Amino acid sequence: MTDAIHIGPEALPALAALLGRPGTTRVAVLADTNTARLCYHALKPYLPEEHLLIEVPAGEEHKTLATSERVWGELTEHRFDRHSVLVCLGGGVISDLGGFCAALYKRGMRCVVVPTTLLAQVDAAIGGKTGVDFMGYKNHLGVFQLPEAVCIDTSFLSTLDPRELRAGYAEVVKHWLIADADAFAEQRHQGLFVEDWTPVVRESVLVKQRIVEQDPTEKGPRKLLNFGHTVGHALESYLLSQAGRSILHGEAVAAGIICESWLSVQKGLLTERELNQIETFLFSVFEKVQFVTLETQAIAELALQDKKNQGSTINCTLLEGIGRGVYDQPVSVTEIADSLRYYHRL
Ligand SMILES: NC(=O)c1ccc[n+]([C@@H]2O[C@H](COP(=O)([O-])OP(=O)(O)OC[C@H]3O[C@@H](n4cnc5c(N)ncnc54)[C@H](O)[C@@H]3O)[C@@H](O)[C@H]2O)c1
Ligand SMILES: O=C(O)C(=O)C[C@@H](O)[C@H](O)[C@H](O)COP(=O)(O)O
Ligand SMILES: [Zn+2]
Repeated sequence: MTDAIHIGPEALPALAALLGRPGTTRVAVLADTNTARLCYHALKPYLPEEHLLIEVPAGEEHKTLATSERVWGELTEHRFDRHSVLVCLGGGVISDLGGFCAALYKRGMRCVVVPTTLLAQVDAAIGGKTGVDFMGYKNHLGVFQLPEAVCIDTSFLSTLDPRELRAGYAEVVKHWLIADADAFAEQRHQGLFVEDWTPVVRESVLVKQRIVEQDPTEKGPRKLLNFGHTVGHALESYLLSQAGRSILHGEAVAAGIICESWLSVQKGLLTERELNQIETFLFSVFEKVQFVTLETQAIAELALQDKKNQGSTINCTLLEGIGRGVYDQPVSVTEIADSLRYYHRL
């Protein structure tokens, strides 16, 4: 299991203590161009004076094997050994990519995550799913490998673009919908007008941790955390493959949540009233993801590569009420396409 998840002002001092432990040979910081510019200076006082900064281009299109090779190349050239630590400073792209690189480098070097987006603080840094995109499919290559520690300081969020903050909020909402009906009822009204993100992050991390502890490698209940992603990943993969179209992971998940809530109603698991509540709330925060109905079949077919599938059965996570997710619910490509058509008409 993860050595520790530190949340709040004590998180970076905890990182310094970990890096200062005897036995640590060298330290590298993996950042993207934005976090190198905007976050690295706040991390520097907690790092040993001698460390290597590895900077990679920002964005989902760089969460690839090619970028991983660059990271492995730098570690190798600077003679990093297994006792050295890779500190991943960034959003989910950096924690996924960095965790993957650390897990494979010399069959495993040490890794610590310092997440700097809301999405990474509540979700991507937690639970040890690491990986890269491949042949247009999301996280197609990867390993489960928990980092040694996760150090979460919400003051990093002060420089985050509002669109990115909103995208991260989709995973917070996902946690409410699968496991915390009270939070959905009580907290959704404040939307993104949150003065202090620390308690929100703390609660969201707790939801994810409880599920991951039961099922670290997604044989069963961890599939709950994939709610919104069967359709969400298909939409994200499709739009990322189209020149000039842009979508963030969280935006795709928000759309996926609506589609999969609609599927839950079709299967008799969720009421129309609950679907309405979810939709009204999500559209008060997120803009509609744009695609044309002619594209629905091609998008839906991408779900045939979803990692929860068994053979040709697409296993979706649905809701059997707000706050109660249910996994391994078979859905067809046609049903997914219908859910996208429903979303498109809204
Ligand atoms: N492993 C998991 O469990 C898990 C969970 C959810 C999402 N993910 C993955 O996470 C990725 C999305 O993560 P994300 O939304 O954090 O995207 P991201 O890592 O691309 O970060 C979003 C943008 O914000 C910039 N940025 C990061 N921190 C900043 C800061 N403090 N100030 C200013 N700019 C900053 C980044 O450079 C980037 O341009 C996707 O690849 C998704 O598949 C993984
Ligand atoms: O941690 C999990 O488990 C999740 O499913 C969290 C998701 O929010 C995240 O996007 C994850 O990377 C999706 O994994 P995948 O197995 O569908 O690629
Ligand atoms: Zn996600």
